[in-house]
Amino acid sequence: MGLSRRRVLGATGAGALGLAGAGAGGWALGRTDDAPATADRGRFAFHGTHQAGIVTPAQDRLHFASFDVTATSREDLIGLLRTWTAAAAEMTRGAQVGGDAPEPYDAPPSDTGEALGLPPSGLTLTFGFGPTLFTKEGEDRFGLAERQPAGLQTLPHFPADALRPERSGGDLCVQACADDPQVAVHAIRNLSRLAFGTAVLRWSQLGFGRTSSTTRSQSTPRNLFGFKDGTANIKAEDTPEIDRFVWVRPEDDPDAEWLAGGSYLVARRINMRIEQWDSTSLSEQEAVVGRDRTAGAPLSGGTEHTDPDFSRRGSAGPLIPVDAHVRLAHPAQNRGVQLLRRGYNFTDGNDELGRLDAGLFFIAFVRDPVTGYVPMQNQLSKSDAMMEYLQHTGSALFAVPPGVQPGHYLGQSLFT
Ligand SMILES: C=CC1=C(C)c2cc3[nH]c(cc4nc(cc5[nH]c(cc1n2)c(C)c5CCC(=O)O)C(CCC(=O)O)=C4C)c(C)c3C=C
Ligand SMILES: [Fe+2]
Repeated sequence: MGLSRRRVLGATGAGALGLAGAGAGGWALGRTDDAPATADRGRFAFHGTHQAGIVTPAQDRLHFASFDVTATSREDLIGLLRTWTAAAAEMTRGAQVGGDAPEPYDAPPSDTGEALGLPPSGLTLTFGFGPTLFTKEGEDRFGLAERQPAGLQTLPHFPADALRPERSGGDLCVQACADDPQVAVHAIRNLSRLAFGTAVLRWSQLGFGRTSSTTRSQSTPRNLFGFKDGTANIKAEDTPEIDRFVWVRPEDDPDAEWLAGGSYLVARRINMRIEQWDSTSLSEQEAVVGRDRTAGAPLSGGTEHTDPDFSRRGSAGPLIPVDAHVRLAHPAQNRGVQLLRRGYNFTDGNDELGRLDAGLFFIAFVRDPVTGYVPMQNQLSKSDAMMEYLQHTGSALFAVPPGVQPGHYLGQSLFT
């Protein structure tokens, strides 16, 4: 008899339903009936109107993966998406890949096993399609060129970009978030294994601490500069803003109605010059950010959630400097635009001089990257005081299809 992950935990079989089916809005964090009410036993619905991992509460750990499709036929690509759909539904409910049926002893197991005995840990798997899935070097690879969304292009070069091709781009992406790193890594490993012969891992990124809150019930975390990050993020409760700035609408692009209910995922690997930052005075650090380090309050006064007042001046000029990060990223400086940030801290060892290879893996979900991300990034890359301490080393853009309905496969609307 095979062992499901929940059975190993002592589940009561069919009664262990959790809240996986809850929420027409596509998500619910619930405990399984067999598990104590601790956050790490949370479980998110895989099926829904929107994919999980966007407005669901940001988990603590990330394994992000970008894939190149090596297959040349549309059928093989659809086959992979079907296989990934089934595996993702299993893993997000805490089951093994391939289910519980007994397996032959003389063949490799369907599931790699390292998550056996672990709860779902709030795992969400969010899938996206890169521009090169549609056209690559002028070639319509899978008969999808006509349905490529206008906004889905390789992001332009921004001032000071130091992008590494081996950390950029990709045909497909999977954002795996969980409260246990082993669960997130297990998911990417198994999806990668299932893609064997159809798609190959191009690059991947681990993240160890969220740098944003996506619901009001979450506390504001800190980034590696030591500042609260995510204070002014759009939150799941801000339904009008989510509808206006995150979800693609059917009328947005006549060639890409299939993307309605989905979004765009911007990924930027941003190295932070930690040692340089650590030798900078606190007053300079706060001037760069535009907020106070301890409470996260704007330098114009108040508490963390007080709106910044950019017009307030002190004896030396504006209290929030003209080149402060929060001033240049604020909607007031960006034609009212907002984005949903969902990034993670990362550390990938160090260089030969002992400097940390660390930073922030920036992820944002936007309704339209052309108006909702590119102008803001241009402005920050050109004028943000924080740029002295940053280097962008990876970049990618993906169209994130809407949520999957039971019996359907990921991105099905693109192929039908
Ligand atoms: C293009 C968008 C953005 C990039 C890239 C970016 C990188 C980046 N940000 C921080 C630290 C902080 N950012 C904060 C606020 C903030 N940042 C962006 C956008 C980008 N940041 C926005 C839209 C906002 C909100 C602005 C507002 O409406 O007030 C803050 C303040 C706290 C908060 O509101 O989250 C910090 C701190 C780092 C370290 C970084 C790259 C490494
Ligand atoms: Fe920021």
